[in-house]
Amino acid sequence: MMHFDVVTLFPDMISAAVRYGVTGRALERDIVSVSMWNPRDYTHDRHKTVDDRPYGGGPGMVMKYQPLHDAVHAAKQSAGGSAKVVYLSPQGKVITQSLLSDACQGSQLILVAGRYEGIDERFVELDCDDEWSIGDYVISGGELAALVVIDAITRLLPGVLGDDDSASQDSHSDGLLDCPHFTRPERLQDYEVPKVLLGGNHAEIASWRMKQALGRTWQRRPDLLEKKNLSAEQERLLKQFKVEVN
Ligand SMILES: NC(=O)c1ccc(N[C@@H]2CC[C@@H](O)C2)nc1
Repeated sequence: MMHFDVVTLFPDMISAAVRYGVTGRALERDIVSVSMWNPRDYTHDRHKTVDDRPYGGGPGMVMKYQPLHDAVHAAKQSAGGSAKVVYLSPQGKVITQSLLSDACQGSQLILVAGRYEGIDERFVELDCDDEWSIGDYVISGGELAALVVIDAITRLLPGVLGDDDSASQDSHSDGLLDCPHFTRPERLQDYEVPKVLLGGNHAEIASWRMKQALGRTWQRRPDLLEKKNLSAEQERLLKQFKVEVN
């Protein structure tokens, strides 16, 4: 069982989003659990203050250390697991499929979603084990980033995806982009389903799919291809793809 704890000012945002699809089923089957911890519940002043003005001036507010620290402490107490605390921000390490599949090994992940201009740096330094980013762009809160992490990790856990849509054939799972997918009808306007997919030759279909994955990766994300050591067969297929497109 993988346990996700999300420290967030908007707990309903998290619970509402994880109820659907793959994550919803994983929750129902107790393969994962998700708990939310609201820093506002760990304030002690009348106004339940979670933010304050930044030292040095400038626009916006900064989230205070103490409510965040106490919320994380409560989350750690709850599951008693060896929790890893991750702060979601554009300053973090950009997540990849391999980083996420490594994260599956743990049993408890505490994801900290900030709001406003950010959080007191001392919380990042003192209380967080890691800082992750879902990409080089800014969003108004860490919640959507936390949801991306929860979804991407959950679907990698054993038993979550049925065999028919196993994660292993995914984009990025073998460092390549996905092949194209088709379903009925066979013909849409002048665009027909590739003939090879209509036959039943599974070896030929697998080969075609690998060729497409290699070709699309070469065309769209050559940087990913740089990192891959291709097998002789993959090299042959990519060469064939390049000939066919020229
Ligand atoms: N790219 C990302 O993963 C990302 C994460 C969080 C974020 N915004 C929050 C709001 C305030 C601060 O906590 C950070 N933006 C982008």
